[in-house]
Amino acid sequence: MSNFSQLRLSSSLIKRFKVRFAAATATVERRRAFTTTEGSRPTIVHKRSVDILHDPWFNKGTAFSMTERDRLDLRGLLPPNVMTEEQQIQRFMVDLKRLEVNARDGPSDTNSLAKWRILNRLHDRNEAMYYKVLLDNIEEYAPIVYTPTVGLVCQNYSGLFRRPRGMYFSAADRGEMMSMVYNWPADQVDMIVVTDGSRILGLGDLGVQGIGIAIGKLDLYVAAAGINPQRVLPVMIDVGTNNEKLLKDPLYLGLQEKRLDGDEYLSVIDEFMEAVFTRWPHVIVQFEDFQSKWAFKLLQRYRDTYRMFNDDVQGTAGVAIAGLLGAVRAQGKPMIDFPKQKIVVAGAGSAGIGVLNAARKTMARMLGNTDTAFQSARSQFWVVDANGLITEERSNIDPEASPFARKVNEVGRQGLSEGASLAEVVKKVKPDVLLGLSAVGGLFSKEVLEALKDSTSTRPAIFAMSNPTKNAECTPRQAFSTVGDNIIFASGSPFGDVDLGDGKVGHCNQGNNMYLFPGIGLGTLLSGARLISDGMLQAAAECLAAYMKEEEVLQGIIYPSISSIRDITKEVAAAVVREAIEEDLAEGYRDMDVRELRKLNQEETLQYVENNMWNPHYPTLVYWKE
Ligand SMILES: NC(=O)c1ccc[n+]([C@@H]2O[C@H](COP(=O)([O-])OP(=O)(O)OC[C@H]3O[C@@H](n4cnc5c(N)ncnc54)[C@H](O)[C@@H]3O)[C@@H](O)[C@H]2O)c1
Ligand SMILES: O=C(O)C[C@H](O)C(=O)O
Ligand SMILES: [Mg+2]
Repeated sequence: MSNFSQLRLSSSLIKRFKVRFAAATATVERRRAFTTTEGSRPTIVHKRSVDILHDPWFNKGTAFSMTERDRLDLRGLLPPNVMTEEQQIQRFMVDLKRLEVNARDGPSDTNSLAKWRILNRLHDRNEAMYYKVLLDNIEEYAPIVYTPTVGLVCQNYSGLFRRPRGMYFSAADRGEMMSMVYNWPADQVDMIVVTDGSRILGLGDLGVQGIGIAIGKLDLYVAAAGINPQRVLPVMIDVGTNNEKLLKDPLYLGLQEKRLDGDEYLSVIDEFMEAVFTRWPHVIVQFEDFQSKWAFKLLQRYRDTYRMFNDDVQGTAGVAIAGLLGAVRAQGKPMIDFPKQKIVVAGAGSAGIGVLNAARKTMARMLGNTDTAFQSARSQFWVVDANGLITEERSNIDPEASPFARKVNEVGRQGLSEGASLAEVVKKVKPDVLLGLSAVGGLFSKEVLEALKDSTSTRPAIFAMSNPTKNAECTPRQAFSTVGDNIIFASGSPFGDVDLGDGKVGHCNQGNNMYLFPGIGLGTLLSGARLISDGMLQAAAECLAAYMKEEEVLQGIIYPSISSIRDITKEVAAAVVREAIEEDLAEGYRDMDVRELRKLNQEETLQYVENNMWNPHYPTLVYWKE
């Protein structure tokens, strides 16, 4: 053997030795990463923040102690409850076993959760591919990443939690939020969806597990509005929970204390808003699934200062208005007939009241926008909540609902009184529209639907808008089979169309705020509007209403198919941009300053919106060391 080959041999031996040595060290480090407890010899890491969480050797997930979270810039990147190794494994095992049980028993949701897991794993390892799959199959997978499966995901989030996504601000972080926001790796954030988990869909208080809804909504922002996924941020504000089951659950990931209330609560939300708008002054914040008690107050508190809106109050209202106008057209009447519609609303929470206010304003505008018109529009609504028909006799009436309380003598003439049941109200009023935002599954019972057969409308409309599926006030099958083939039907969660026989189809529309919030956010972003005005929201709703063609509406199709959600969102965003310019709220976006924006005609605005929508594809990568 020549000296030269000896040299080669020895260098390859050294290399092999080095590899083995590195592997052995890594094994030791990995073991340490799992077993080191505070106080024993630490492992030196050369990573921080999300890079640690994404490294399977060093990641401890929810078991990072508070001091480690601070040392490693992890604060805010994990749910607040620190878990022991045993709890972590227990949580994982409970989840694993549940899947086995589900698979054996075969309940209807088995496949949807399994699909969610598979998609979620793809989301964690390849964003572009994930969104391509979602966009190319939106009809099939929107119900998995969004409503209704997202509700099930939130309910089971303790078990499903794997890699953290988004930020968590907790009551324990007061005074720290301004610095914590810098733990988020992206320098630019366009959209935040924030929840406090207090009213997740119709499922009530799910505490920290509500993060799932923020993630699901942002998935639609990427898929429908083409917001760049690197610039979205789901946020959970954990101020505790009043859910007794979660308070006692040893595997719960959130703060196990009662919800903060009053000024203490407000101070947490204030601090969060200040922190995110300090780091990202141009961000847009969508409030999602806050209990009604706070939804309105927070909206009033922030809407004149920050670029924010409440999806449940304002997004839902716009979608409902578009559907209500569609229902008028479906009767073969012009939209201007809307102020004549008699509308019974079941549910006077954030969503119900949002819809009532918007519908009343729309009627008033159609009647000449005078004070008298606004006052008279009020008499088109009958509102029923958990305590029955709301009249002026109601004690402790919620201030948001009080403008819709009926006068006692007025309803007396109809044979109704304070607290009358929904069935009685429908029997006596014979409404054109029955709209549910009550979160009570099956509320539109056989008796209620039978009563609607006497509606004075030629084509009564039923909006069973509560989510998820089991909370729908009725199914389309129940509605068509009881009230008749000629009705208009919409539900918040997706249902299939109903076969009415003889080749006829009972169309099931999906009346969900997903048709508006992505366009509201995108339009606000691209106009650079300082605020989100009522006019911008109205423009979005009108655009959605106008999207449907006459022949579709006459067939009972009042909302578009989700497969065209990108196109709808583009139109809605363009309408929002134009309105923001009109109202002098636009400040421009990137190279497009206000003067340039003003020059765009309708077609060019649409083109501008389209050009700014992110599409999932792989860019070519090059390495550059700064
Ligand atoms: N389709 C959509 O786009 C959409 C949008 C927002 C909210 N929602 C759904 O609307 C529902 C309500 O949301 P929210 O934020 O208004 O909730 P909320 O808890 O604030 O309000 C629920 C309302 O329903 C009333 N209610 C309860 N039981 C009733 C009964 N038996 N009869 C009549 N009314 C009853 C309550 O008194 C309350 O006024 C949820 O299921 C949510 O998922 C749907
Ligand atoms: O999330 C949805 O599907 C709609 C709405 O925001 C809701 O709270 O139900
Ligand atoms: Mg919501």
